[in-house]
Amino acid sequence: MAKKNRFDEDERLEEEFNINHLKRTFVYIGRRKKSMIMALLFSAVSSVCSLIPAKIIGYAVDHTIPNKDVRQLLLLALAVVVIVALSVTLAVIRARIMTRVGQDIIFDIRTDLFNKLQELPFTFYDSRPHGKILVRVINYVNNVSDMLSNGMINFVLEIFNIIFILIFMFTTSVKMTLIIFAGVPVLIAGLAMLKPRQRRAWQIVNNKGSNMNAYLQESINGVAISQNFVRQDENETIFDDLNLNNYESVMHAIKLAYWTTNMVDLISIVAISVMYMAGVAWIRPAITFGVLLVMADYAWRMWQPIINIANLYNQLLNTLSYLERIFEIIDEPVLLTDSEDAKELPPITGNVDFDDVTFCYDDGDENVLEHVDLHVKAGESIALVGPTGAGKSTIVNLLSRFYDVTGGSVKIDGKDVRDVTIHSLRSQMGVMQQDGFIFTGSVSDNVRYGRLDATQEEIEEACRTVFADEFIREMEQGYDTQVEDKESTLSQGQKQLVAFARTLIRDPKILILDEATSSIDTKTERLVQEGLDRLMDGRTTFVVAHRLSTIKNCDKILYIANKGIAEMGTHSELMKKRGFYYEMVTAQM
Ligand SMILES: Nc1ncnc2c1ncn2[C@@H]1O[C@H](COP(=O)(O)OP(=O)(O)OP(=O)(O)O)[C@@H](O)[C@H]1O
Repeated sequence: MAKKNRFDEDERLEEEFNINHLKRTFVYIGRRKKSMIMALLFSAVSSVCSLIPAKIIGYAVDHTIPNKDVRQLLLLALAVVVIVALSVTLAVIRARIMTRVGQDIIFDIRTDLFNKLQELPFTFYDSRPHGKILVRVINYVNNVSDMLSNGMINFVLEIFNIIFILIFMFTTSVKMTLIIFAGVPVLIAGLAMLKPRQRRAWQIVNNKGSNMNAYLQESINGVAISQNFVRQDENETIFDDLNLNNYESVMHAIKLAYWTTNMVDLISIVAISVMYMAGVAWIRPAITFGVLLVMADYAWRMWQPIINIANLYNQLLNTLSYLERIFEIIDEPVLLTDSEDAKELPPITGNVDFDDVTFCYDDGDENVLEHVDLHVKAGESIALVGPTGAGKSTIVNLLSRFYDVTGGSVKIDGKDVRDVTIHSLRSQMGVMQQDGFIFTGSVSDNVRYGRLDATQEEIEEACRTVFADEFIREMEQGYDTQVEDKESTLSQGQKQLVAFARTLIRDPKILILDEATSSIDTKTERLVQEGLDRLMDGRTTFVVAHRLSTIKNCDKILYIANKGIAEMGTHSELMKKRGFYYEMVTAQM
């Protein structure tokens, strides 16, 4: 079997800091270029506006107030109000634009992820808990959106802010600006030291959160079994452990994040204190009280963007660890694609040939099937029986080309399945899984899933054919009754009948059925059997069969064992032979 990841197992972490993940996000950001540029412009004007009042106040302290010029003071006060109002308005507009951009980015990434998930092979889903996939599509995408929208803008903006503030500072006092700036190299060195530890800490947070989510999902799916086996206490203990691991990893990452903020705070306070001391020492004639006031304001303002950049940097490290997981799915190879010269498979009659087929799963070291030869005529029904793990599902999966054979070939109407497009191949087949999955929607919607342009009459006709019509009509809202897979409006047998109708409406020439093993009441069992007979009528059918009634009625029975077809024949032929099949049937009886 494929190497599985479990809920209590951390996923592999990327060793290197991979800046390419960030570069790739520019595809998403690039689609919103106009909005981003507009937001950036508004932000830039808004922050320049926010710097001007300090200059005006400094001027008023040094000139207007000593001159007792009340008119000028009022005008300056009015100018401050107008500038602040402008700055706030622009900031609000920018926030609105960026909320939209953030949501657009989430939308795009989620669409790409979902489309990819639709194409990925079964092996991808087999190899990890589904909760770990969900957490990427839901939580991780949410978490990266803010950094990719607001974060990016703020990053550029804070750099502009620092430049603007520096210009204002240098034009006010060069000496004091240099004092303030002396702390910056110390800060950069500190950040460089903390970076690897922070990155690893956020990666671990994601892993622990993902493990917890995977277990949560498994517990919800298996809640009936847990309660039946009275496993609540054990489950709580497992969840407590996962929850605690998650809690501790978050606390560790936050502690490291605080180190960054505390370091910036400390350096800024020291630098500003030194500036005050120097300012007081130099006051008059070198520095006026107004200049000291203005410089103090700018010094606080200069450190604020630096603190913001430090926080953004924390967020960026966190975002990169999410992106790593998101792009891992987007880059996951789709194992089976159309060959370059694949042709459309013309409408088939349903002849199937397995010629000397050998097969081994990618990661397996042993062949599951060896030299299998099987020739089925259109309209024949084939029952696949045999011990668990013998390769029955593998045979039908090769037919729908969910995997490619390692040796030999699988042909439909004489055409190798590898030479035709996957769409034209699978759209002429009907595959029914064990439990007859029910999608959320009405009963009609569930049948229409088989062919989207089916009319209501066709839907009802299909249901009549497979004996589903009667119980559907007995429901309060008949065909409009809302159903979903997990709820109990439909019994197991009824779900199967609806699934039969869904398959019938598609009218496939080849039918693949994985028969349910779960027991159903005798009346429904009879209905299911009759429905199945109708469904199979005139189609080539492969059924991984468990019910003797289904097996007996098939034209050929294949007993799969020892990497191939150990026995083949009709029920009576195989019973006479007294081999594997005979033993299986007598054991069942
Ligand atoms: N995706 C996979 N990757 C690796 N090995 C697999 C995979 N799927 C099945 N196998 C292995 O291939 C062998 C055949 O499996 P298969 O599911 O075809 O058996 P089966 O006869 O249908 O069993 P069952 O009756 O239990 O459904 C088993 O040993 C199984 O462990």
